[in-house]
Amino acid sequence: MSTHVIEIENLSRRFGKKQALANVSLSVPEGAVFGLVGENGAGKTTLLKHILGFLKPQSGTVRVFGLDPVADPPGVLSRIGHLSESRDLPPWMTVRELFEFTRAFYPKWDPVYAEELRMMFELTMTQKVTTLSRGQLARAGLLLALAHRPPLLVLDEPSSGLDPLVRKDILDAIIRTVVDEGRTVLFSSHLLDEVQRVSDRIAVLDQGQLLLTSTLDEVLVSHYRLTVSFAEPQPCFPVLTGALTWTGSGKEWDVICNGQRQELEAALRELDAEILEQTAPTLEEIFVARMKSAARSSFKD
Ligand SMILES: Nc1ncnc2c1ncn2[C@@H]1O[C@H](COP(=O)(O)OP(=O)(O)OP(=O)(O)O)[C@@H](O)[C@H]1O
Repeated sequence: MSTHVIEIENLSRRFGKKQALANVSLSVPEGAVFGLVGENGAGKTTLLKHILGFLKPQSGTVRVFGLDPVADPPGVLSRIGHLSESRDLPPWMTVRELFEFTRAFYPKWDPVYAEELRMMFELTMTQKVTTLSRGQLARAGLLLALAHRPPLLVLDEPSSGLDPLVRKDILDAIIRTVVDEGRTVLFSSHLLDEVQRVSDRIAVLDQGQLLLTSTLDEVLVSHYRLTVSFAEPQPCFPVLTGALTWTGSGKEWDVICNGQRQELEAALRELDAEILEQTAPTLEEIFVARMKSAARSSFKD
């Protein structure tokens, strides 16, 4: 039986009139690389803040290592390496002081590993935080999150605003840590190609609602793209169960679909349409299709 490091049940959160999270339930199994995706304002940071105990659930429950993060901050935070979205590191410190300062909070700080990471991330001990570039700040923040070898890493947009080379460093560090030591990573990201590259599980948030949570393989296998040709030109694509989004005109259309394969094929045959090709969409294409389909449904409601 797999152990879940994080278990969230029916978590809801409002900020004034804004429903930031609505009845979100998800669990993160031990050893997973879990990618949390969603558009700006979808609720990703709000969800991560509940996991860290920075926000108290207005309704629902959050358990991390079986503990309530609000009731037991030391029990939870000592086992988490956290990279915040704002990378809020004390600007007056040097990198060395930052190491010493952070180390004081974590008895399990590994100085050899910290030095290894410092070399890999090309950080200079004497440099002041205030002079670090955005990329260097992200590397320093990640180093601090990793160096006490926490069983759980929570990273908010670890590669946001970084150049591709730095991004690769960060992702490599994530993968290496997880693969080497079987630890768990939960990270939020806008970069779907990266999420597809490193995650084995994903959750998609849309305006505070959980649109889907599953293994990456299940998501990829359950979605497919059909290129179809109708006998006669179509003024618009017909409404078909399982068809999420479509592009095209006249006789030829490209459709991103979810499940319902046999029904969809039968419906297309009924409409005198031939399936020319079936291909696999990327996670980004699936994400866009799910978002558009969700927006269409909520518009209808
Ligand atoms: N402290 C707060 N006070 C008021 N509204 C808030 C607060 N924190 C978040 N919100 C609102 O809640 C919603 C979700 O915000 P959140 O930061 O969780 O989204 P996000 O998915 O992390 O977005 P981004 O990708 O832009 O970082 C947004 O509409 C945001 O404006």
